[in-house]
Amino acid sequence: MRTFSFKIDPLTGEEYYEVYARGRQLLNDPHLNKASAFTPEERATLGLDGLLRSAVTDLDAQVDRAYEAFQHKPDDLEKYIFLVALQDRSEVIFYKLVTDHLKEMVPIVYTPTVGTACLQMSNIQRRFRGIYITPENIGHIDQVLQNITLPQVSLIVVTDGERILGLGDLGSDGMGIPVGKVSLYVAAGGLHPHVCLPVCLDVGTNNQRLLDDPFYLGYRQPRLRGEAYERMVETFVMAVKRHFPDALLQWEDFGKGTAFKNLERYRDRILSFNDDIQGTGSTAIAALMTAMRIKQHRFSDERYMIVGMGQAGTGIAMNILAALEAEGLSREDAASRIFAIDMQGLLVDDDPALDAPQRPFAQRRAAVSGWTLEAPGRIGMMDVVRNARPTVLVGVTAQTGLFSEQVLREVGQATDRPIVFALSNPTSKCEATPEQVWKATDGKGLVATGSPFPPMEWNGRILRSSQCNNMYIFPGVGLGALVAKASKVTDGMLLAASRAISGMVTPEQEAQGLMLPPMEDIRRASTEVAFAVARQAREEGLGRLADDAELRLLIEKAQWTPHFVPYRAG
Ligand SMILES: NC(=O)C1=CN([C@@H]2O[C@H](COP(=O)(O)OP(=O)(O)OC[C@H]3O[C@@H](n4cnc5c(N)ncnc54)[C@H](OP(=O)(O)O)[C@@H]3O)[C@@H](O)[C@H]2O)C=CC1
Ligand SMILES: CC(=O)C(=O)O
Ligand SMILES: [Mg+2]
Repeated sequence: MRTFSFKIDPLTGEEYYEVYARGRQLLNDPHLNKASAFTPEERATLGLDGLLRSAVTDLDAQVDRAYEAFQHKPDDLEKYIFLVALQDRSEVIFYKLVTDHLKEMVPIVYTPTVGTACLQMSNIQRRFRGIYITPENIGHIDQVLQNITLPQVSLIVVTDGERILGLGDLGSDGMGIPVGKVSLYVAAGGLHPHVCLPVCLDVGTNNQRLLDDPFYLGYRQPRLRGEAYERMVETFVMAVKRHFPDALLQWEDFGKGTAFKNLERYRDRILSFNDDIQGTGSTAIAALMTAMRIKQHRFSDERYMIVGMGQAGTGIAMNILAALEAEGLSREDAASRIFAIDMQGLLVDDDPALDAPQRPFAQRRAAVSGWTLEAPGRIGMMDVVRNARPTVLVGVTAQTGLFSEQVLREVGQATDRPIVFALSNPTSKCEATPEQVWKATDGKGLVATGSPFPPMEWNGRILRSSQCNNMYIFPGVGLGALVAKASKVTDGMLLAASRAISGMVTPEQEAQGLMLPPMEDIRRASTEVAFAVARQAREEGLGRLADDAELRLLIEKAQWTPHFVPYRAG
């Protein structure tokens, strides 16, 4: 049953909610609860008399009080628990607090702290957000979707929990990730919290720790696989299409075995994209575009080593390949400059174990057969570094400290400004810290990491790294695609997003070695991405035919800033 409707007073033009809930029901609903900010009139008409303490405060005072309490929490996990509890009490206060203190709050509601939280979700969770779909309730998916209390669903972030950050299979404890991504859709992208839905496809887990944990709250079975899994995903996607035909679906933190298949199967059937493949690829190429400006190089002046050819690695490799081709290189010539390494070592074209998405990035055997190797057989990182002399090093393996000092030093000797992206999350999984890169490269490295790191002093200079995280792309892509009423998310739209992000980096920031806008600008960055995406959708004939000024206006109107709307009893 609807608890409120959005209205506009025909006489004054004032926006208000006509509220049907009363008393405790109102206070228990995070979409509606204003807590001490309920006005005396609202208290009298909405059955709140006596249920609140006497003082009437405004939103700013509530945020100040919440911030004070936040600062007193002893560690980041306690801060996370505090923020989630606040979100469960009042979304407006939560989002105002997060947007007022973005730089401080994002590392708590998102990586790295959300990773710590997901590792213990069944122990720390007090209330549940979004929906959980299991093999047991997928049979009545229509009923499940009808249980959603949001007034409208426009944006869905879905995971099956198989690859949560670099922490592996966390089953439905991984729901912290869609919840965190939704928080960024609202705080950075400006979507209204009433239209964003986190979803967990809880198909079980192969994580024995969770299966053995008496407190684990998920579906306690080994992961559904094969046809049964695919049928469940198909049923879910078709139900989304029936219930929310205009919504955008973001695939998040699936395992690589299912992520590529789901993306290919559904990218033309439903408005959707995969954040780990496409969002990460777009963010990394944006950072590389800036790096090329800093170095005054073309993409074809560099040689690339990508370690970890799963979702993120393949997404990044695809975009580097496209950038090289755009400079006029043939596909073969472009691919020969990318040295892609996975568990088996350098990908080489005669390897029968290559996955289909990895195949375009395999080196020709003839091209590497003359190399001097440390040991015969597997061609490892050090072999590639010594023989191919890469100038750009990308890590997306979730292997802590994988980039040894020796590897970093050799890459540092191959070029004036080595580019090192250690993108694995959370912080504990990073392939190399900025400090390690700078120490090994005599402070020359242009460095990006997946989770944030502080600056460092080096020979009297302050060195800064960029946080290269798909959070720079996905909120704006979602907003832009929705505002444009796009029918799909294309590579062209993602490239437009990358150009917009890179274009925001100022010459002063470039001089400091920064390749992406600072976190404080993420709201503006998301707006620019949304505009670029909507415009590109129009150019490709997939979105609404509005001119640039209209698109800007539509995006501005779609962006919500946290505030309380007056309530009238309905
Ligand atoms: N900064 C950002 O915006 C993003 C960061 N990431 C991070 O990147 C990491 C990987 O994510 P994702 O690509 O989606 O995961 P995937 O599981 O899809 O891919 C990881 C790949 O790395 C391989 N790998 C593991 N260890 C090694 C090693 N020692 N040498 C070479 N290859 C290795 C894995 O092989 P195998 O499967 O055989 O183990 C796998 O193919 C995670 O930590 C994730 O948090 C992901 C998306 C966005
Ligand atoms: C950032 C992100 O999407 C990941 O690490 O999976
Ligand atoms: Mg992810």
